[in-house]
Amino acid sequence: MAFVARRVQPLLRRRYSTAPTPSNLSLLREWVQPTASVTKLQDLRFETLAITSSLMAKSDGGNAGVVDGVLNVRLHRPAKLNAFDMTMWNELDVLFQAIEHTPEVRAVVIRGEGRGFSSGMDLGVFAAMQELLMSIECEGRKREALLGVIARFQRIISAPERCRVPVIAAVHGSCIGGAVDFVTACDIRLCDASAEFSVKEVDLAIVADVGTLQRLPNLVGEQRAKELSYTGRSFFGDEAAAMGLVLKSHADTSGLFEHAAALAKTIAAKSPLTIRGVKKVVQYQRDHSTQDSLDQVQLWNSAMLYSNDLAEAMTAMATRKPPQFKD
Ligand SMILES: CC/C=C\C=C\CC(=O)SCCNC(=O)CCNC(=O)[C@H](O)C(C)(C)COP(=O)(O)OP(=O)(O)OC[C@H]1O[C@@H](n2cnc3c(N)ncnc32)[C@H](O)[C@@H]1OP(=O)(O)O
Repeated sequence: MAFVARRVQPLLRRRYSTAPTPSNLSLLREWVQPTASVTKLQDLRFETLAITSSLMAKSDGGNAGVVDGVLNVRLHRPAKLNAFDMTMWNELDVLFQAIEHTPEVRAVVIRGEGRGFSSGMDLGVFAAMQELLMSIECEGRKREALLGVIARFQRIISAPERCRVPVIAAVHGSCIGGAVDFVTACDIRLCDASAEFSVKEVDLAIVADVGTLQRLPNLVGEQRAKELSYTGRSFFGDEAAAMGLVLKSHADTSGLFEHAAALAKTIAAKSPLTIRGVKKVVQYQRDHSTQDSLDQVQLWNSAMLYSNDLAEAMTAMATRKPPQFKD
């Protein structure tokens, strides 16, 4: 880096006037250290999501109020069993974008408010979608519009998987259709015995199209995923744990939420750079050969191994004090 700055940049500058303009610098800085132009998590107000964290309490704009780095999100439409209406889709989209720009967040726990996690797609959205499509006269454009809508739903459902920090789903009560798509995109799923899962799309004569059919086979095996997706049958927490859909099924809801909170807190205390690396490498190995994944981790560690976090971790071990990692 220093070599390029010292030797190459003056040459380039002479030939192409490549001096860093204030505008290029400040816009690029926004990408690396976002400030004003990005809406921060703390400033967002949601209708269908409730967010709690030590982050939200802070008033000084700094890190002083951040105690444990855990963001707690509740899907919050309890009167409709947290069905995903368009407001919730949009808010989930905004939420995950904001998390990317809030370095204090190191782990996310997501759960449902009220009787369950979520009853999936708000059935009213299908009706709205149909009405909207009917208003488009050209068949080609109508289908192109639907394709765009499905792609956007997919992108939002995949947000936990893309998220730079681990996302833990804590499932109680109903977890139906689109909610199964969503939790399968999370890093870790926990539930309680009341959790009732169903790959419900088949009963609406829909091929599930936002992630379940892509992720469930990896979690529970192809045969089991097909059985669940062909029948749409309900299955409960203990069976979900036995098949590997969830890490653990708790006897009661309070045990579930305590486990999720403790797990998130443990993760949030680790080196954030290392956790990001682990997430990327594990996801990469799922979609690539062992050798490709070994090659990828060579690159990751040759770039990231000698970080300040390594020194902090070694010092903590030597001094027997808990490490304090920067975001
Ligand atoms: C491109 C596509 C992207 C995503 C696609 C996703 C596909 C899916 O998600 S398919 C699955 C869709 N969901 C369902 O089919 C579930 C429908 N709901 C039910 O079957 C039941 O509500 C229940 C989950 C079994 C719970 O039953 P119960 O305990 O008896 O509660 P209810 O009285 O039925 O519900 C309370 C209240 O919530 C409303 N509601 C529940 N689910 C939905 C929903 N999915 N959409 C809209 N509204 C829902 C229900 O109507 C009740 O409302 P009231 O105003 O009290 O009548």
